[in-house]
Amino acid sequence: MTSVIHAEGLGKRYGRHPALEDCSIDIPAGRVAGLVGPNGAGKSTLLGLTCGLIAPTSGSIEVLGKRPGSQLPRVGFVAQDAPVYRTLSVADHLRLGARLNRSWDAQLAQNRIRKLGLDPDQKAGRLSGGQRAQLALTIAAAKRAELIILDEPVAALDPLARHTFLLDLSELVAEVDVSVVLSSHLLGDLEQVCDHLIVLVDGRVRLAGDVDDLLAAHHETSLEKLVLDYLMRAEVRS
Ligand SMILES: Nc1ncnc2c1ncn2[C@@H]1O[C@H](COP(=O)(O)OP(=O)(O)OP(=O)(O)O)[C@@H](O)[C@H]1O
Repeated sequence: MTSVIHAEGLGKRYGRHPALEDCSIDIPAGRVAGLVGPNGAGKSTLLGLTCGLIAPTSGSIEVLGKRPGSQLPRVGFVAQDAPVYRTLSVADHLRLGARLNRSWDAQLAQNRIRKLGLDPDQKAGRLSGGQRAQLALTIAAAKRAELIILDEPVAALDPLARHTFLLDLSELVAEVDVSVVLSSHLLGDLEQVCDHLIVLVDGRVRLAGDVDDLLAAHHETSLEKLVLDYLMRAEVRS
């Protein structure tokens, strides 16, 4: 089975402060992997290492079998708050995407914009938070990335917009052959879409694996309950 992300003993320190420690994970291709953990757990740090935006201080990480950052055309990254060019229109974003990406799928982009009901002439700065997230996801999808990484894509959205975004993400994954890693501090959100889970607390991986395997191994039916029980037991032991 091929891995989209494989890390061994991965660590990152900012000065003396360890943001990530001894992180070993293996995310198989084809999964929607949820990276969950409280504020400051190290989620953005792990995603930054995955995209090659920052370098590890220990251990190793491979993305799509190669060094992070060497695979940019194959990886779509949507940073926190779904950054877009505020003065450019939705259509401008698609034109820019087409110019910057050799494998750009114009049909996929057009279809998504139509289905989402986005006005191509609308300036991105005037889109709602949910619409901006949808536009950013559309760009990552249309470049036909093999791996899409979303850093807290729904954190700033209201519950309905969160639900709509995650539903759309599920539909996209069913339509296109893509692996996804998304982070959130809300487990309930991830339960809606993820079939693989990584729980980070205080910079360490506490739980990782395919959701069905985790539930079976712990005789649980609810992911949220499994993780909360696990974290509470870990807290008592420490
Ligand atoms: N550039 C930086 N310089 C110094 N410390 C940093 C830097 N970036 C992150 N940290 C620290 O590393 C730890 C992990 O931060 P990180 O942003 O990876 O966590 P997170 O799980 O993404 O948090 P959040 O959910 O709040 O976004 C935190 O203690 C944070 O303060």
